[in-house]
Amino acid sequence: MSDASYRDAIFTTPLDRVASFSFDEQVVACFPDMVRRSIPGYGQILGMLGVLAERHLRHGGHVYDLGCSLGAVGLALAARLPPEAFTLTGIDLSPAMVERARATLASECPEHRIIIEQGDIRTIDYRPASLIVLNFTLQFLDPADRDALLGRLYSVLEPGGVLILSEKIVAEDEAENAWLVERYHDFKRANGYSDLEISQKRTALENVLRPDSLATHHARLAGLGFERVTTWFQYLNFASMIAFKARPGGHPHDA
Ligand SMILES: Nc1ncnc2c1ncn2[C@@H]1O[C@H](C[S@+](CC[C@H]([NH3+])C(=O)[O-])CC(=O)[O-])[C@@H](O)[C@H]1O
Ligand SMILES: O=C(O)C(=O)Cc1ccccc1
Repeated sequence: MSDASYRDAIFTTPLDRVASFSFDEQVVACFPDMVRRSIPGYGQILGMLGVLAERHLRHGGHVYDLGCSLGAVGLALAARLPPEAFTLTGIDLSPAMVERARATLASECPEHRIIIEQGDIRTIDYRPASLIVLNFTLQFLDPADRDALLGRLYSVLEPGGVLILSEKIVAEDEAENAWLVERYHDFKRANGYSDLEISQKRTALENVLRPDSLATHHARLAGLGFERVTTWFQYLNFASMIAFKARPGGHPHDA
């Protein structure tokens, strides 16, 4: 298998019919370039995940990376934390992603205890975890499945554990949302995507990537029992939140 990553050219030519976006071989082959040019703050969020884990992950604790794609979250944690600091399970539905993630992690951080499994994060069995990361994954689930999944994740988090949720978001005010979407398209244009690529990708993501508002995310997480929810990052219509599960009787949120 090749480690090469290609430039994202999936939507460069006009298509008679734009098929729904899926995480297939074609997307896997250009995924690092696609996320870097399409997700504002992607690299900054990954860099900060290591810092947040240093602060909030219990030493030796277990981490889930749900919708791990090519394993970028595991790589980011391994870059800051030694092998004894954590074990990590990455889960992804796409066999092509899983195959490539395994190869990358085996060559980049062989000492770290990271395993990648193919599966559906809505139905797998979970074990207790100290840190759970959903880095731009919840947005791809049927909205009707989101509460149940996050409820299960809350129940498997240890007291004092944290959930980090990064998402594309929609602003509740229509004019604000329109401005954010336009500037997001400017961001993509500045990163080399053409108007045709932007509009065909938008069509491909309809009914596939369904963003919630920050208010919906906060209300959902608070309603499930998280003690505190903070939006620690926002760049245009992309944001990352951290949610804390209380430590009964203890001082909350200590490392
Ligand atoms: N039900 C599901 N179960 C498991 N995986 C799923 C499911 N639905 C979608 N996926 C997977 O979720 C991932 C979303 S990408 C995450 C980026 C990564 N976190 C990163 O930090 O680079 C985000 C993006 O491409 O915008 C894909 O690999 C899907 O196969
Ligand atoms: O929301 C978009 O328009 C994107 O392009 C984000 C994105 C990035 C990578 C895969 C799918 C969606």
